[in-house]
Amino acid sequence: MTAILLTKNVHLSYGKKEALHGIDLDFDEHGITALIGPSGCGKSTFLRCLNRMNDLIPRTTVTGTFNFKGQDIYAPTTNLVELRKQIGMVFQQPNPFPFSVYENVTYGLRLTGHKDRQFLDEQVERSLKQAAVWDEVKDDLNKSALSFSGGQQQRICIARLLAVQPDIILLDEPTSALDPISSAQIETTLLALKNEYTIIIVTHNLQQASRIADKTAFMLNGNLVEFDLTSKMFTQPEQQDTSDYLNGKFG
Ligand SMILES: Nc1ncnc2c1ncn2[C@@H]1O[C@H](COP(=O)(O)OP(=O)(O)OP(=O)(O)O)[C@@H](O)[C@H]1O
Repeated sequence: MTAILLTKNVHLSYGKKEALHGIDLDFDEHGITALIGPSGCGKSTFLRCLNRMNDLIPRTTVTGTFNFKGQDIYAPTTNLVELRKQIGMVFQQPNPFPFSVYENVTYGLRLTGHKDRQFLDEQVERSLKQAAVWDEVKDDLNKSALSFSGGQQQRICIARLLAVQPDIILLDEPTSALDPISSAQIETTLLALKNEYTIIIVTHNLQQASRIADKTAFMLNGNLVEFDLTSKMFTQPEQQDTSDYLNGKFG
């Protein structure tokens, strides 16, 4: 497997408080990696480092190596709009724009100057199909994205990312606000996408990690404790802390 994203010795501080204490994690191209660990261990903080979303939080300092396809994510010359197209993010609460489904999915393409209606139509269909929500919205593309269910909105948000053909999709607890059926649909969608995209997901749901992730990283108190194939980690963890967490002794 080739790593598409390599991180080394990642430290992050919010003001004077260090939240990440030197994380090394490499992500294989394609496939799903889950980040797990108890509340406050730094999963979301680490995830946000990967497309520089923490830049938006004042007094945040990040150090370490972030190598994405040979490029330094934190180089002063990095174009953040371009970076976040290549490494897109899906949040806990579905956050479609208050526009139609069509306008949501074409947003990024129109921003980069695409106007050809046939091309946009094709991309809308491709993206919504890949996000497994096409059949549910195809007759209502001009309806507000906000008029759909939470699960459908989340898949529309995934389609909005897919329209600009990212390399990596970051997901921060994407199903925690959804009902079990919608969560299962998102999991199925992610499993279908993993052959084409590199997916990194923060989840509190250990069953979810075990169902969908090829690899899992277990974090604790701002440190990476263990990183391995999910099948190995969930059956034969190397570290006592991992075993205790997976067995519900804390969390
Ligand atoms: N914007 C912020 N300003 C200051 N401290 C923050 C900020 N965001 C997170 N923290 C702190 O950084 C640490 C890591 O938080 P983070 O949200 O990354 O953990 P997490 O593992 O994702 O938690 P959860 O599972 O509850 O979302 C925590 O101590 C948290 O209080």
